[in-house]
Amino acid sequence: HSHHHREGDAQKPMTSDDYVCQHPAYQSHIVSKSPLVIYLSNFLTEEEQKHLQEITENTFTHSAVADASGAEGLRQTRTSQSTNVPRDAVVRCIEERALLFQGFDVPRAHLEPVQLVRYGAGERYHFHTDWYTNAAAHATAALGGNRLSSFFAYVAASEDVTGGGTNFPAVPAPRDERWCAFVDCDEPWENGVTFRPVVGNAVFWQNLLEDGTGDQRTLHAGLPVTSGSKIGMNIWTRQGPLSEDVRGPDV
Ligand SMILES: O=C(O)CCC(=O)C(=O)O
Ligand SMILES: [Fe+2]
Repeated sequence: HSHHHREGDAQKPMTSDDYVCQHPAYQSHIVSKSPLVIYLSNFLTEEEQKHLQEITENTFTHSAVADASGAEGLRQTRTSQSTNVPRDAVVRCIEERALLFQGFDVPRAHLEPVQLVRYGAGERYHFHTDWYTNAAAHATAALGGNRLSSFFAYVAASEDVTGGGTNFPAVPAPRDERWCAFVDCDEPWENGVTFRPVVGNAVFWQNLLEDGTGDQRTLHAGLPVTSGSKIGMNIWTRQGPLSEDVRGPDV
């Protein structure tokens, strides 16, 4: 008679013992082949969006960025708040999805802990690359090398959100009107492509060239949120494995 219990499944907590990792049927659309930029729609389920917010509630602090000297500090370039997401079965499922998207050859240990970023009105992240320009400080072998790829997923946005797109000035905006569901089609052509914060969707891109050096064309910014708020998620893949003290216990 136990199968009768399953009828109310929609309400059960995401981390209950019988949680099963099920990947949504997300869609992928190539935005650019060089640099490689791929748009993913429905990459995060509604349950995952909600769960990520619940497990990080009250843990956000002002985002740090690395400066040219290698020091971590608070900078006017990044006014958002961020937090590392504790790894549980749901987070691990999302990590697995991010790994599988990249083929079968990227080991789990190459992933950094997943990070959420929250922006209130007026907050932004100025132009930057996710790959470290000061590789000697941040991209040593012990730190897994540099950041090979990035996923930036939109986890939440308030109903009144305006602004807050992710802009890549060196990536030409795709032309077909169907892109306007995801891309800011009012952005002037010379500004490159701006992805609007469409909840559940994600942008994937490759940060490094084949020789392992950083690709300048991956420069991007989190444009100012002009009203409302937005929460995004970073999943960064390193060139090599990270030590357990960086990655945390591999649950
Ligand atoms: O907020 C965004 O749209 C982009 C954020 C970003 O680039 C980052 O956190 O590295
Ligand atoms: Fe970034």
